[in-house]
Amino acid sequence: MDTLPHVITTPNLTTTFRHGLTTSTLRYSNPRLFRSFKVANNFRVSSELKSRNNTTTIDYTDPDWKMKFTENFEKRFRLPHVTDTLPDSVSMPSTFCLKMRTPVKSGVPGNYQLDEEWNGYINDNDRVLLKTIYHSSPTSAGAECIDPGCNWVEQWVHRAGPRKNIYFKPEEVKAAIVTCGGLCPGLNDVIRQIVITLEIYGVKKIVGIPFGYRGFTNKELTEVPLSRKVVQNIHLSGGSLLGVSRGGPDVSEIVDSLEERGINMLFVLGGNGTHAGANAIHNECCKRRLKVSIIGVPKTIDNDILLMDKTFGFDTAVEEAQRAINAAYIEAHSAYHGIGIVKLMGRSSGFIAMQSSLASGQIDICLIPEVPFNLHGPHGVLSHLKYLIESKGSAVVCVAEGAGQNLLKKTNATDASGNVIFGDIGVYIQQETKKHFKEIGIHADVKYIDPTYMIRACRANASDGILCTVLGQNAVHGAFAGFSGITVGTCNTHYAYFPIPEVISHPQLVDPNSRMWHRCLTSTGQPDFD
Ligand SMILES: Nc1ncnc2c1ncn2[C@@H]1O[C@H](COP(=O)(O)OP(=O)(O)O)[C@@H](O)[C@H]1O
Ligand SMILES: O=P(O)(O)OC[C@H]1O[C@](O)(COP(=O)(O)O)[C@@H](O)[C@@H]1O
Ligand SMILES: [Mg+2]
Repeated sequence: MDTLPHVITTPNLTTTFRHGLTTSTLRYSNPRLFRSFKVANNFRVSSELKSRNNTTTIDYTDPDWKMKFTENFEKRFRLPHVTDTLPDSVSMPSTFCLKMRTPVKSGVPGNYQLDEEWNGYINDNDRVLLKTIYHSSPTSAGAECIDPGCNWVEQWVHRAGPRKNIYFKPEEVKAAIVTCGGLCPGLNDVIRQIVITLEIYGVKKIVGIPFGYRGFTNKELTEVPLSRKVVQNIHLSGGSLLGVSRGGPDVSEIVDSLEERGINMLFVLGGNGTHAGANAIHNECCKRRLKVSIIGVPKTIDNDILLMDKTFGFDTAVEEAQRAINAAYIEAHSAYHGIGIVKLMGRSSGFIAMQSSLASGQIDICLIPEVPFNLHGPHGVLSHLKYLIESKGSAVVCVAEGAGQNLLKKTNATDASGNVIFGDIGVYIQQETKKHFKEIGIHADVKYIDPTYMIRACRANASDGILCTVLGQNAVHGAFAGFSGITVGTCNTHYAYFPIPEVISHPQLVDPNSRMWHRCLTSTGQPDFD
């Protein structure tokens, strides 16, 4: 490989990272999704490999291991299709036209004229490259290696978008949309775009299932008829037009309800729990040999879904968090020995805390679930706070909700979906900080801000608005293409379809050995608290 010009050529240059962890345990806070595994610092085995329990099956001394890995990868990332269980399903030319004319009859959707000449569809063999960095060594920052030599192996996933042939006749489609889990900026934008795109294909029966999976079985809740007219302006406000909920009925009850209602396309907007549900619904539909397409759209401000550049709502959350951080900074800066503490979301993953800290440039200490820390002791957070107060007069701490849970008493309580309810690390740090400064006889004015629900409830910003729009459109294209049990996301700025199990086998986490975390540490100037 050619080298870049350099003022000095230094052979054998080695760098030691202060912040690298030797091992870390990754886990879901929801026992229903629980998977735990170790990641070694020196040789980070690709998480996809781990999640499929096949690390032990690859013999790297086999000269054909790369070919075998690739074959296995292709099998894993193959998209489930309605023809898998119903091989007699026939396709027809798409009714989604890339070059449209004004509908012949005004106000009637589905009367778009096809232009046979135009060829702008996605070929089923189109692929997107999953990893774009060639790591020359397992010790390179953030290296995700497949084998101990960190060899380059291409990993391709399926490109999202409209196909030339479709497996559902629009006039026979009854499509439903459901939003589950917690709120997230952009839910309405995705609902809107799904409805608009369905109408362009010519679908007339579109409904919303109210309040998450519960809406399927709760007799008091009725389907919400959806059309372009209904959804036209819903993206202008946050929340979900359809409502959300946690918990709910069994998968078999949901599939019974799909059958009763005649729903053959289901768009499921939610996080890891919702996707686990969507995949189970897909499997049950296959078992019953139903021609139903189940398509997920990942929704989580925590950004904890695997393999994707980011999930919708995340950018907006980071942007909105700036207001809380700035308030904490102003309060701390204006007080005598002021200390501001901001708690941001992030059950298992510290992406919001990390990116918000980086964006603000006002954070002195960023604490995330992936990086253990001590509060007390000579290298603890409190001792660094004392140093900051003495050296610069004020300090601001940003802590992710899932950080430092080992320091708190476990309650074993769970929410309706089975997610572990965490202790409040923000309040704990506030109390311990007050206590500590009192004990050492130094004045400290401690202010605590928890903006959680203000961040979640706002409407999507412009970049999330675009992301939601493209995800919503691609979800519909995926359903018409006949796929089921898949989800859609961005991958190196391109849009791709993934089989659901591949993106939820464990939560996506901040890699403490990644350049991004190191950049955050460079920006805050914080030391190790371990
Ligand atoms: N393993 C699972 N299998 C089936 N359904 C699940 C599973 N985990 C969660 N769900 C359902 O998915 C919905 C949303 O899950 P939750 O964890 O609250 O939010 P999120 O999808 O944002 O992670 C709930 O209705 C819950 O009952
Ligand atoms: O108060 P709620 O609704 O249980 O939500 C709290 C949770 O929602 C989140 O913001 C997002 O979680 P989900 O993706 O599971 O909806 C978490 O960061 C947080 O723990
Ligand atoms: Mg979740």
